[in-house]
Amino acid sequence: MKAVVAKRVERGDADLSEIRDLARAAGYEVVGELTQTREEDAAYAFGEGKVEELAVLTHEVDADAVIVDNRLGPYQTYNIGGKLPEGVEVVDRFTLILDIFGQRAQTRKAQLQVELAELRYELPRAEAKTSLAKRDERPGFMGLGEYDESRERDIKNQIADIKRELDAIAEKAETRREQRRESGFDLVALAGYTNAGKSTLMRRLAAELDVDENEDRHPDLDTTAESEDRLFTTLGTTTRRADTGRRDVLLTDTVGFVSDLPHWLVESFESTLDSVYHADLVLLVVDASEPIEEMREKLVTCHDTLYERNEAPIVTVLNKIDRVDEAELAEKREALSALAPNPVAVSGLTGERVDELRDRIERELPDWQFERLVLPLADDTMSLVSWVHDHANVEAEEYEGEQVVLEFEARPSIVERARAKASDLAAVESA
Ligand SMILES: Nc1nc2c(ncn2[C@@H]2O[C@H](COP(=O)(O)OP(=O)(O)OP(=O)(O)O)[C@@H](O)[C@H]2O)c(=O)[nH]1
Ligand SMILES: [Mg+2]
Repeated sequence: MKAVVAKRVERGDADLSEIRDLARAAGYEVVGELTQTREEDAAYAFGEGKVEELAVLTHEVDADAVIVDNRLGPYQTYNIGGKLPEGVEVVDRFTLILDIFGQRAQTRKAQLQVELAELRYELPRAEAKTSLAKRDERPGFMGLGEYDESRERDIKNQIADIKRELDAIAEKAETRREQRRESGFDLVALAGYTNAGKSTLMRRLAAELDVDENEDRHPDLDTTAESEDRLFTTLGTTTRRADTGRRDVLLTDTVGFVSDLPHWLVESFESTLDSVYHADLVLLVVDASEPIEEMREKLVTCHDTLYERNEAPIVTVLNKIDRVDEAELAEKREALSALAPNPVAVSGLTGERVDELRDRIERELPDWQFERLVLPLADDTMSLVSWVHDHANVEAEEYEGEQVVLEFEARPSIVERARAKASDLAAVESA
């Protein structure tokens, strides 16, 4: 599939680099490009003359599609399509991203999310089609087939069904998070712009061990976190164990953020991002090898996506420092200090300074509570001792006559449960 990419900006020069990458990620070969700096035209988005130019170019390079890096209304899409050679498709930024997501979606959850996003995209277009058809001006609008009012109703019903199924999946995930926390794990999520290096860093931080005990029960856990120099390599979530020293951490890799995504598309992927919003700590990964302005824009997108829903503290990770020298890194740190206060700089690829990141993760995780329990030696004492070993960090275990003294640190809920279990022991003992 060959494509021409086009973009309109209100001022300055249009930068096509990201839309080119997105087009490639969707499987297109980019064979031509065109930009325009002007106000939005209501009918064509671009100026009408520019669209005619686009038609000539499309014909010359024999493209199958025109990919527009702007938000296009249904009528603008239709009007542009009307000027292009027969059969050339008009794809806007959102349709393109949906297309990539659709190609990558492997799990039930990912497929549902893509479907939901597609339906939400289609709904206003079905409405537009209806009103066009009612005016009887343009039958067969956008080649979507015959006008049919029931389509709108169908879409709304399907949206409701999918939401219900996704809610059920999200609820299961929430239960799973709670179980993991109860097992003494801290939940750390990797978030960041697409291609920032999240999956690479995940593999660097993770212990060999996959969290595959859940694989059958939770098919949304992929077994590998692939890395590739391609946008949206990761779509679902992957969770792995990581050892930072004292704490047992479960790391979750997530779908990358991208700018100019409509609200509803992000929402469709909300339950994927739940692992970020409900983590104990978020590592916000930024590609530090990019120019400052690009880093800034991507950081803003990330914060916008996280804003409101995120509950966890955020540590910014400046990644790919193997490609940046010290002076440049210092300059970037300084320039971005408002958006990325006190960042950690690492290379996920080479492993450089990843130890510092591990230390930082430990420091930023919610504090554990210290507890000293004196347990009578009863039948169930040893199973309690091993439970504490599984859920906490045991600092001392001493046997004094008929008693065991346990000193440990754990998250407050674990300490509470250990106390309850200990008092059950004592009650049995004195009975
Ligand atoms: N030089 C260098 N390259 C890196 C580093 N970390 C990741 N990369 C490269 O950056 C590209 C993207 O890495 P990924 O780990 O797939 O990035 P991601 O954030 O998971 O990307 P998506 O899942 O597509 O959103 C790959 O080509 C990696 O090899 C790094 O520390 N240094
Ligand atoms: Mg990835």
